[in-house]
Amino acid sequence: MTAKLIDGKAFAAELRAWIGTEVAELKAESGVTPGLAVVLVGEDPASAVYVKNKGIQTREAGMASFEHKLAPETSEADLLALVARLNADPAVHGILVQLPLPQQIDEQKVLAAIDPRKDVDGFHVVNVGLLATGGAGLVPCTPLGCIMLLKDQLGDLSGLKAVVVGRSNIVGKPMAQLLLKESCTVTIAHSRTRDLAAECRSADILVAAVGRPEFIRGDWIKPGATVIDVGINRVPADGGKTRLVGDVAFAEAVEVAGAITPVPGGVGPMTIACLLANTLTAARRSVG
Ligand SMILES: NC(=O)C1=CN([C@@H]2O[C@H](COP(=O)(O)OP(=O)(O)OC[C@H]3O[C@@H](n4cnc5c(N)ncnc54)[C@H](OP(=O)(O)O)[C@@H]3O)[C@@H](O)[C@H]2O)C=CC1
Ligand SMILES: Nc1nc(=O)c2c([nH]1)NC[C@@H]1CN(c3ccc(C(=O)N[C@@H](CCC(=O)O)C(=O)O)cc3)C=[N+]21
Repeated sequence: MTAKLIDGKAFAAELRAWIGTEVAELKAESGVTPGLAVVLVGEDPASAVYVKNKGIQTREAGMASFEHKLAPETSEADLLALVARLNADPAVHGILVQLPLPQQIDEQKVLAAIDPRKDVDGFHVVNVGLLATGGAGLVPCTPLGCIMLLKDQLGDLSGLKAVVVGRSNIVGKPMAQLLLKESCTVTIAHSRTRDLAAECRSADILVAAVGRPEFIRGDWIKPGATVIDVGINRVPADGGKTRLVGDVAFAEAVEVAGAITPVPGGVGPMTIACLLANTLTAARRSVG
């Protein structure tokens, strides 16, 4: 059997086009242009590419993009001062501080300083709490994009057995919350899980957010399962180049799964599209 490929790139392009029409409508009705501020501290080349892509797609959707690139040695106080200015700026509806931050800066302190109404990453404790208790906060972009792909693929998710490998605050935990909200039976696996392969084999929906290239093997996958590969890993390729691979051994998995997201072209583009969706939501709420 060969799995169906879940085309996140195409889905994300459609979603961005829809966001573009909604942005135009909001502008016409209220005169408000949604604005997204992205803050990058340091010079990680992968992050720089990601920030650049976000800027391009933000403008393509008709929104304003504000990019703040700070030196790697920026102090926590200076970053907090910038966040305070962005909180107070009425042209800014969404704020994203690219993670990870350099070690002199306390990540939790910075996330806590962002106005929860502008927290388009959904990482502020207020939004984490709203997600956990069923409120209408801002939902983390990567898990939100994964749920959209799953619902598009499977329709109603209720009663399905979902296994999330990874328990980070930015992917694994909010992913599990969203699957629970869809009435899946959810298991969160991590580095201390006993017999991870057996846990994975029980999953109708398998979400991999581990950060280890091709870690999840084909024979860990239940035949016909839907596999969502969140991993973005740069590995050496022929000719001294590099290439991106996911957390799932794709060539093996594609023979077993019912449907699977590729890397690149799967979850990654959905993350950016959902960031724009959250910025639109934040701008609409600011209008009332
Ligand atoms: N496509 C996208 O838009 C995005 C992609 N990513 C990618 O997703 C991946 C995960 O990111 P993130 O959640 O931030 O990563 P983290 O490093 O924060 O978390 C990784 C998780 O994987 C678990 N893990 C590590 N090794 C093992 C193992 N041997 N067996 C079982 N579990 C293990 C860890 O367990 P423990 O807690 O026990 O240590 C941890 O919970 C990365 O490749 C990242 O680049 C991230 C964000 C967005
Ligand atoms: N505050 C914060 N929020 C984040 O959402 C956040 C972050 N920090 N830090 C880093 C991770 C990583 N991440 C990605 C988003 C899109 C792609 C993406 O578009 N990937 C393309 C490929 C891009 C390429 O070719 O390099 C794809 O998978 O097709 C990848 C990775 C968001 N993150």
